[in-house]
Amino acid sequence: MTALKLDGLAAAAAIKSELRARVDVLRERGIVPGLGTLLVGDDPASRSYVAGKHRDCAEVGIESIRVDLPATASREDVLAAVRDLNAAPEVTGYIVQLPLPAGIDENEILEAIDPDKDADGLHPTNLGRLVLGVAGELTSPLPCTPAGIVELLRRNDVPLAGQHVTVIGRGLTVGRPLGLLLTRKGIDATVTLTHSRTPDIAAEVRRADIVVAAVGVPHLVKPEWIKPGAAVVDVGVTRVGTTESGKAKLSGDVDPAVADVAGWLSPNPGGVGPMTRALLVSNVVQSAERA
Ligand SMILES: Nc1nc(=O)c2c([nH]1)NC[C@@H]1CN(c3ccc(C(=O)N[C@@H](CCC(=O)O)C(=O)O)cc3)C=[N+]21
Repeated sequence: MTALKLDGLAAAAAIKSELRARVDVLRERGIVPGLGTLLVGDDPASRSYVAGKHRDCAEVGIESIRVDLPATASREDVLAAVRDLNAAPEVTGYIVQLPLPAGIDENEILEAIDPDKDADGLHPTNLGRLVLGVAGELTSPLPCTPAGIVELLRRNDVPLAGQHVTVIGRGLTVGRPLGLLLTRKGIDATVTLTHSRTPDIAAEVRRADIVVAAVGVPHLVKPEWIKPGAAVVDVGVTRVGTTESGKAKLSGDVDPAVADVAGWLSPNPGGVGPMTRALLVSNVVQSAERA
């Protein structure tokens, strides 16, 4: 078998063109959405992700406002930048790029974000709304990577209701909120959330109709682990060296040989990354529509 490709670039392009039409409507009413990014330090991967987010904004016709602080910034400096973004009228939504430099408490910073401007859906109020909103329409922003994964599966007609999903990784940005999202009424998947202390991850993956790997362990997920025909979503990225031309060599969490067994597989890059960015823009447009 050769897995069908869960093409994140194509799905993200479709979402962005839908968003562009909604932004045009807002602009006619004099509303211009603006995405702010706060980046602390000069990690090259973080820089490149933030640059991608600003490109997406330009494509969709929304403004973007970039705030960069040096790696030496203190907790007070970061909190002051967050307060400025909360107050800036041209910033209708923003993100604080994670991870923050060692020694800065990420949870404290996330809590300082105005929940109405939280484009990542990671403020405790919005995570709490995700927990509370088991049924019915959610109007709060959803965490971008989990929402992007669900959208990628939906747009490729991968069934979710009644399906067994095994998620590898319990992190704040992917695994933990993804479990909450997939078990909501209307999506109706059954979720096994595994992590570094799970005794036999392979066994949990073997019974899954859908596997989501978000741990950052290169090629962790092996073809022998996969139920034939299952959908496999590769989220993690790890820098595994540099090419001769000095570019970063990246590896996903999924062994490429999984393509011989799986029914669907998301490429990495070109899978979840572009979807994360598209859903971020979607959160910004949605919050401008609400305001
Ligand atoms: N507050 C916060 N929100 C985030 O959403 C957030 C974060 N912090 N910290 C880091 C992770 C990682 N992340 C990625 C987004 C896009 C790509 C992406 O677009 N990747 C491209 C390739 C990379 C490129 O073109 O530079 C792809 O997969 O095809 C990757 C990773 C968002 N994150």
